[in-house]
Amino acid sequence: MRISRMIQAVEAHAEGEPGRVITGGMPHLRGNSVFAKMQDMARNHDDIRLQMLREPRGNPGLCCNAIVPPCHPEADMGFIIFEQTEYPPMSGSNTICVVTVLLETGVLPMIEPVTDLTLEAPAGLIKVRATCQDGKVTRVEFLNVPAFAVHLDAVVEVPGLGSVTVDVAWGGMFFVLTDADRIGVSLEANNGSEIVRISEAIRHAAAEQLPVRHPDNPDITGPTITNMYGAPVATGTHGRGAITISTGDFDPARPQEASGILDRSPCGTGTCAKMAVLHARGQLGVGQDYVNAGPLGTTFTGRIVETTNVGPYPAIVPTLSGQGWIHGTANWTLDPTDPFPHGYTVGDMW
Ligand SMILES: O=C(O)[C@H]1NCC[C@@H]1O
Repeated sequence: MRISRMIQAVEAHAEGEPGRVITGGMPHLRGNSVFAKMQDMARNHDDIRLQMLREPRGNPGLCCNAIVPPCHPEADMGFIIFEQTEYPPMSGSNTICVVTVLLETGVLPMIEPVTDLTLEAPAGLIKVRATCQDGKVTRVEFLNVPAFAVHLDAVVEVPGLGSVTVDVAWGGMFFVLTDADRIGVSLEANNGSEIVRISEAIRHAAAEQLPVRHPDNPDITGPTITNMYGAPVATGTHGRGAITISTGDFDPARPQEASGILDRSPCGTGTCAKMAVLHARGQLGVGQDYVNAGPLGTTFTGRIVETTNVGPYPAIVPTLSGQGWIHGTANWTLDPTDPFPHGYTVGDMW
């Protein structure tokens, strides 16, 4: 065996959404914030993201995280999130996977029954409270970055669909939100390929017609991801959503070939974006729980802790909670003669 790179990873999922966590083998990243380190990664080490997420080491449904030294003096650890087409500034399922791995593998000390820690995500500091029992993290609750709506009931023209009413909101990523009932799409998991195809067409139209930029960080633009939501179906839940994560470029000439995949979890940042929209419409108040279900029927619970402002936008400060589970460990290697150092994608599943 010949090895030109070896990466140690712990495989985990949060309420069904896989989030590989790299615990060793990363190069030194330059920058005086985790956001700057993420930019260094994107510019100079993107081959690692591609190796981890594409075949033969990855698959379209996979997210990945790299544990990195934090820069902020209050942070216990930093992490960079990799997804198939972007480096999200923040992610709920990935935060839960990272916390579960850090505490259950002893990278950071676990204190039972409650461990408090602070992570530095690219989007900023994230305060975390993990409930722990018998060496297991049984719940991760974190205080997300402020979430806000940028557009409410905006209309975009989508080829093949016509005029579609959408909201655009930030919950740690910039989402386009659409009401599934309003456009006649079933949110059942077995309708995933239709949800993905329509969501990608809407995302592409919104990115062109409603481009957005974060007021505090002009390098964060969007929208990059979609949240098709619907009325709750399970007792004890307040809503459900199907989040489509892009897995490739969208070609408007071939919308039927749109490639994306449903978030297997209810999506933490998507839940927070939805809560910001509900709050902006006067439909969700401070202190109220919002239990959101995903395609597997698993849930994340959000709650608005307080309100604030981000640039010109009224915003909410939400908490989000859910659980993660470790399901493997791996040493991923690269042979110097491997013809696919960036992995590969094939159109049958990408
Ligand atoms: O929970 C979340 O926020 C996310 N899950 C995968 C896509 C998003 O980053």
